[in-house]
Amino acid sequence: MKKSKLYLECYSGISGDMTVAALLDLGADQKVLMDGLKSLNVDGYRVVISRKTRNSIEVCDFDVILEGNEHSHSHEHHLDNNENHVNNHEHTLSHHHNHDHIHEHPHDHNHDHEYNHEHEHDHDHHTHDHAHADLHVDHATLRHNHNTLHLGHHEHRNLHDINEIIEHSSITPHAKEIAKRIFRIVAEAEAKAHGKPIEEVHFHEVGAIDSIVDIVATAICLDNLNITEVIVSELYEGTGQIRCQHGILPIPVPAVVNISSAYQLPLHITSMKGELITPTGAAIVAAIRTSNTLPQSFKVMKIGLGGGKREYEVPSILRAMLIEDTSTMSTVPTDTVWVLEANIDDCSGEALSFAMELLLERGAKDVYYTPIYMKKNRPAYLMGVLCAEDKIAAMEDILFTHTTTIGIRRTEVMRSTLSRESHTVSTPYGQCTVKVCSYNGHQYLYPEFEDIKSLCIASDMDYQSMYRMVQSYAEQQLED
Ligand SMILES: O=C([S-])c1cc(C(=O)S)c[n+]([C@@H]2O[C@H](COP(=O)(O)O)[C@@H](O)[C@H]2O)c1
Ligand code: NI
Repeated sequence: MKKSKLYLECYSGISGDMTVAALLDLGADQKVLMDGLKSLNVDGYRVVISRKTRNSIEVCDFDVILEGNEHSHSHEHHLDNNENHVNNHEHTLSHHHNHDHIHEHPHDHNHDHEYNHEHEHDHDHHTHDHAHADLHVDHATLRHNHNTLHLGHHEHRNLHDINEIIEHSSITPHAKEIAKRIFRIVAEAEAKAHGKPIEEVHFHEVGAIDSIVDIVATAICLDNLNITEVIVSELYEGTGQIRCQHGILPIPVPAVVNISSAYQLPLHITSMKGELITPTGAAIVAAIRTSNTLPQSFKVMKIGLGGGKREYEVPSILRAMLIEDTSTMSTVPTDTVWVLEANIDDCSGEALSFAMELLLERGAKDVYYTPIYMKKNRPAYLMGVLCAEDKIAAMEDILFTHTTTIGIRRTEVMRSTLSRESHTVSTPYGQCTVKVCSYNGHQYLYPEFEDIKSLCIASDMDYQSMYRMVQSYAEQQLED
């Protein structure tokens, strides 16, 4: 199956259900999804996939409806009067859909809907608990908050239990791996927020069902669409506060900030009041993102729109696109690499040389010094380090520890790389490693400097002659 490149445009934030809906809209197989979810052997819920509108735009909607609670998890986001009002509109719209959950709703379908619900709970809607991935902190509060669920018991699942559920399902190994990665990221963020070891993060019954379904469904759909690269835009977030399990939390909520910090997700805070990024949404991005940067030009092959449950001034839509890179360099494979730079005017050549050695030893792709002329007429060096994203922290540690720099610029840049292979070529003077690169059907042969140097020393031949001689042996021996 063809590999797909996904672009997630998070200008209305991101949540678990928005992601699943967008991926379904892109064409993920609903039967594969439903069979996969069934194989988890988790009951107490049902899933409704429907078409809805957000600001008159038609979107796919993915709803997890908990048994005994014909409210979908959309209700779990109604945290202030504005949102209640807007979401009642959603109910009105949903009357158009026979299969929509609302038809099975036990309450009246009027604008007091939320309030009926609250009366049953016997507490003010502002104190209604809406957290999904609930860390079980206060049992009494939880029982009170979830007493409409009629689940009869309060099971608490930690990360290990959830991994077991995922492991014993029939979803593909790749989908299992994605789902477990997402769950781990949520659990780590919650553990950090609450100052607990990760094993002590308990997902409450309700939270576990919702989170398991959203997270596993995301993993199944990504795997089903054979998505191998994921580009994610900046994550737009609102401002203000939100009430959940823990009481009132600032937006972005602590779990989202923890994930953004641990995975360096680019946040863009807007003046919109409300929560646009949920911890599950942030964890999905952290787990699957392979780049922040779109190709210079691309074709949009397919579009998927996933609707969120909240409605603000901006439509709550996650737009997903399957794209094909059409940049001029697109015949050559591209990837991204990070450039770390510092202008240094007060460090000895010895220290700079030592830093370069350490950087290369610990994984820099390249290190270079460029003579520059800085402010106050100071001759100095621009120090540049090329490295992969996962090496940034180690590289910066060396720069701060072993040079005098007090600031490092970092940029992610695109790179075109020719395919390359190393071969050993035999010559009358000994063996030599030759790098073979291909471009546009031509092969280019580059003997390795260190080998040429050793052969020159051993044979007393000059460098240029030895280089050309090895190239000519390589041409004969490596003809394809
Ligand atoms: O239940 C817990 S522990 C919880 C923690 C946090 C923290 O940031 S800590 C936030 N929330 C809120 O719960 C809902 C649901 O999020 P999902 O990712 O499960 O969809 C959301 O509003 C969070 O801000 C809950
Ligand atoms: Ni929490």
